[in-house]
Amino acid sequence: MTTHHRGQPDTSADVEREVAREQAHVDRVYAELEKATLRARDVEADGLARGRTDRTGDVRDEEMTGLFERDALVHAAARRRAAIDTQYEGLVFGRLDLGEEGSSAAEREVRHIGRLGVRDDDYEPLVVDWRAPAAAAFYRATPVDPMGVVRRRVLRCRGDRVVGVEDDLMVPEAPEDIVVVGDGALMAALTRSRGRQMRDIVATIQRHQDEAIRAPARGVTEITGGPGTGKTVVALHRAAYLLYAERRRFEHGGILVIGPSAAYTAYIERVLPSLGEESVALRALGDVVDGVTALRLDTPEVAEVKGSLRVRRLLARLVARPPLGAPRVLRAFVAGHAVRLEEEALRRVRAEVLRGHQHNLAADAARAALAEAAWRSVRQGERSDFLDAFDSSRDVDEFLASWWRPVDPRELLLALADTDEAYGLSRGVLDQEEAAALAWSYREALETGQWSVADVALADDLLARLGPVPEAVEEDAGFYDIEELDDLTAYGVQDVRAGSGGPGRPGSGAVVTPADARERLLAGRLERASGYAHVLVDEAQDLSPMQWRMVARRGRTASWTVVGDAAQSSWPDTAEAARAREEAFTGLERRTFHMDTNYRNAREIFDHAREVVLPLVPDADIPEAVRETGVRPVDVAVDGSLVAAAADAVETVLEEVDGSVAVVTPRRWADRLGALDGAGEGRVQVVDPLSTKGLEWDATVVVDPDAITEESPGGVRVLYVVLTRAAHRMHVLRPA
Ligand SMILES: Nc1ncnc2c1ncn2[C@@H]1O[C@H](COP(=O)(O)OP(=O)(O)OP(=O)(O)O)[C@@H](O)[C@H]1O
Repeated sequence: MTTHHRGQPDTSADVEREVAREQAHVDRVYAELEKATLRARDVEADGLARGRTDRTGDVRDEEMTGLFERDALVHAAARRRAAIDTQYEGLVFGRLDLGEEGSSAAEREVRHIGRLGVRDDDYEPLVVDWRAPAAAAFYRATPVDPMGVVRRRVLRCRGDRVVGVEDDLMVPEAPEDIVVVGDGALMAALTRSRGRQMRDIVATIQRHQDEAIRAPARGVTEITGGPGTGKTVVALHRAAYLLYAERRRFEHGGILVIGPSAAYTAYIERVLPSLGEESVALRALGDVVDGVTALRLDTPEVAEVKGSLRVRRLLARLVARPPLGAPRVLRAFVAGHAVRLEEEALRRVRAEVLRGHQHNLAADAARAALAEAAWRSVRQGERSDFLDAFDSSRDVDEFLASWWRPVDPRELLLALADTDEAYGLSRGVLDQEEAAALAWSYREALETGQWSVADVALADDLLARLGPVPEAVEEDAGFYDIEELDDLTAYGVQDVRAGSGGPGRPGSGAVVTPADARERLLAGRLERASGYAHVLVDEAQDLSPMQWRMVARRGRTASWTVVGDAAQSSWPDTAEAARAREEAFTGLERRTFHMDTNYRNAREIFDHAREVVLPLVPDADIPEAVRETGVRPVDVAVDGSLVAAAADAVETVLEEVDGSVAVVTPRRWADRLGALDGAGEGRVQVVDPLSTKGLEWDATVVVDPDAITEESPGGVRVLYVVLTRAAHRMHVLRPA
């Protein structure tokens, strides 16, 4: 929204009068909604009865339809209004004065814009939904192309009270009767302090952002741009827009929003409700598959193995093996014959069945194939007699119950905790060091009872290969009996009981017994992917190839919004990730929107971040920061205690900003800085570098940037993310 003020200079009396005028209109809107809520209740009560009267001719059909439409509209509005908490910036936030240049007040049309549409008794709009075509000029008009707008006004509200107005004039001269007040809504919005959660930007969406928001629903819409350019917030408004434009399709089919971490989903979770939309599923990458929730991060080396497509060969081998504890030989007495199938014969039967079936759906096929193999080994008497007897043999039932028992993907992953097993299965796929690290990571899972984020995509891949896990497995999954314990021990995981650890040992604070841990890892039922009508992927540059495949399973028939910035990548953005991504989008039309204005960081802060990243990532997508504070970030080498210096810096910024503060620290300082978490009456958070993705604070204190680069999978790109999180103040502390 280009600010353009050229009216009479405003006085406080002007402002007061204009605020009072807008208040009068806002009061009318709330009164109408109040009526609407009551009427909606009535409609619900006697809706059915009234539906019948139109058949008896009491009311004309079209009148009736009109009434129903209106009631439905009003009902929806009342419901949505209930969803909009008063802490959001008010239901009505904008106004357009439309008319020809030089038109009189009587000739001009006034149109109010809000979070939802409301009409009065005569069906006249009191507020137009921001997503309706009639509201587009609010976001698109500029002095160069005013689209019939004389003045655009943003109303600042607190609950149902109007507390200020900000105007932009779209014509060179204000007509006599038009007052222009305020300093521009955008700057006001950008300057104020940030809370713990992202806010909607519905009152100040910029023209180029609006174009991305209202882009067609079909195909793939990519939103690219550097840090703080509003990619996330734009994508979320786009989700709300799609629900408005094609509610039936998207509410029914569902919209899935995927972000990098649980911290991210917590950060953005209020944006859509503030726009009256509750029906969107927000998932972190560790939470995409129902039945596994992961917060833990693997070491970069392990994450690389688990994220790359080569791991699929290993998964295929896992699926092809007999389930743990399955008998190696079939011995049965069938129709008077002693049947014996050796390991190799059984292996061939298994391979043959798996060629055409998913394991968990193939119990019958396995029985049939086994019967054939058994018959071939005997070939005496009547074939059909033999097959009948085979089918009702207890020996065979018993054998199959174990040899082809339903398998839970999570069990298969845990089998990799055994180093020899991991070596064997990864031969020709991983080197020994990688296989050992992989095995170690599953011992860590068995120790902590927590999956890693990268495991979720592997479990999903296995689920797609194995087929749905039957209910019975779920019931059993909670138990961990002596036999299984022994089994696990035999698998070389004795050290789990001894509690031996490895590097890092995240989450090692909690003491978890092996039985508890395993129970936790297998709790709940793993659910197969259900498809969505639209999938929105944020921080898309970070998805590994295996994660792309997982996400693609949820978007087979979906349209997509994909948001990202390669320079902020923490996944080595290899050609492989790009290929996996392209596969998800095969055959879909594409459009790209590039965002180049940074709305988050004060220019001084962003300049600092740019100087760090450009020498190392020369092709970084560098936006233009629009706001200046006149205060350069502090970047100092600390001679004494880094911890004391961090505490001082926190104290300073708590004075300087009203809102949120983050202390971003590499692992090596995390324990010592933990005490700062919750300081400033809860305004201060201590966070690790990767968890800052997609988030922002009023001020940040960045501790030991070189260590952040060193420990992060994406190196300096992760530091770049960290250095672009502060809106107003930043301190960078380096050990001397
Ligand atoms: N039109 C706007 N009006 C007001 N605030 C805006 C506008 N556009 C963006 N912002 C604000 O700018 C900040 C950055 O937005 P957002 O987090 O969506 O950026 P991003 O491009 O996703 O950033 P990153 O890639 O660094 O995570 C947010 O506080 C957002 O509310």
